[in-house]
Amino acid sequence: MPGTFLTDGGWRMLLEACINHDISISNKASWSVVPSHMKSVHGLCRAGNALAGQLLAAGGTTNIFGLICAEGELWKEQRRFVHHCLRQFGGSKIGVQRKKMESLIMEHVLDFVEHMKTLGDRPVDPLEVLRHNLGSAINIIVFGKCWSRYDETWKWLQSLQEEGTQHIGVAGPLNFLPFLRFLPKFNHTMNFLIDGKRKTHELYQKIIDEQAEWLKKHNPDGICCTWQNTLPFKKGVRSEMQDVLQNRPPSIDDLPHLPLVEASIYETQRIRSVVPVGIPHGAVTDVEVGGFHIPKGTMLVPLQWAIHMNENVWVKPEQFNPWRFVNEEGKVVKGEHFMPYQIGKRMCVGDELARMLLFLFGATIIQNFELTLERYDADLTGECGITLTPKPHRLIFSEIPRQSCSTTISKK
Ligand code: HEM
Repeated sequence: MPGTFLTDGGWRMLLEACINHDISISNKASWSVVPSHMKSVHGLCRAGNALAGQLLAAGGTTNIFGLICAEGELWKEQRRFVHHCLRQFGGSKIGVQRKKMESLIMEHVLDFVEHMKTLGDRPVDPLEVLRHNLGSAINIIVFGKCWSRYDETWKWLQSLQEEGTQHIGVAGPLNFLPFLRFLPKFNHTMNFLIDGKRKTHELYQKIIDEQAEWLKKHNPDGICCTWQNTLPFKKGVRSEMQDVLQNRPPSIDDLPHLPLVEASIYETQRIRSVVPVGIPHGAVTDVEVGGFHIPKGTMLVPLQWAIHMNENVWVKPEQFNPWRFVNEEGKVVKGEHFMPYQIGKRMCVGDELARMLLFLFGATIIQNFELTLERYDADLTGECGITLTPKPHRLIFSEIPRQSCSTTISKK
């Protein structure tokens, strides 16, 4: 039911903005904050909109729109709009709505925990379940509704996201070698992306229409919430949580008191960058960087993986070691070489929301479950598309009795 989660005016504002300011799903920022299942479209058109151009050339109908793809005034306007919406929803560092965002996220965290408990010690691929719960949180922010985990439409959106992020990786070379689009492999990819965009946009338009209709009837107050697969795993995290939380669920206000939890999240984001090749940028003027001349119009690919795994910066970068983010006084220090959300004025606008999600999902899972890899030789390298996705693997989520505080991840 569309209005169930509308509690603070935020969602209504977003929808009204879409309706009143001619912001359609195909061309505006509100829809590019979304979700993973749309990133397939967004990531595509950045960096001088090169690939968008390819898509058009290939007969696609993509617009150079969407916050992540926009440039100049269009980008400024969209960024302001999205920033404002996220603040309204509580996805910012400060503000009274932050608590509302927290409760909304916790609703999905607890649903995840309950679901996992029903599975007992059966090994499961956590991504499948997480995708539902994290995605639902985002869907509520963006659509004002979410689907049941068994809903066919939702399953379809998730599969598009999964395949789409892989395809974007495949489509990468098209940015540099446009003629590749004539090869069957790339042609198939392009068709998949263009078709996926068309179908999802039809669905989004239907949702907008439904919500607009619902709003007209009920005139309610608005909502909010997001995702990813990054979770902290390390001995000691649970004991820290036990000391601070004493078995109550975590709240975002606890984060400053849980340095090892925070450091574990950072370390997870470092060792497996969610966006390993970064989101491309383009030089708007001629520029010198590190002695290199970069002509105007050059596409710049900020290789996050290289930055986060640089041996000159990180001691034994292949080793998972959250302590590298904790200084001698026990305080968390990020340092300038850690940039999961990139930096500068185009840095991720959802960074704060992402932090809340990572902490609330991660901490609650670690607090409730002992995680065991089904196979000790599971491949943890990940699958690289526009984002890095874990390869299929299964974990056993064993419920831990309260009061207990043993180690977290172990190998059979
Ligand atoms: C762990 C989770 C996330 C990671 C690692 C991440 C990472 C990134 C990165 C690396 C960029 C590119 C920045 C640049 O081009 O310099 C980006 C942009 C963006 N992200 Fe995220 N993101 C995450 C979650 C989110 C969430 C939850 C939202 C939605 C609220 C979001 C919305 C956006 C948008 C709209 C942009 C484009 C900003 C612009 O071009 O002005 N991201 N993100």
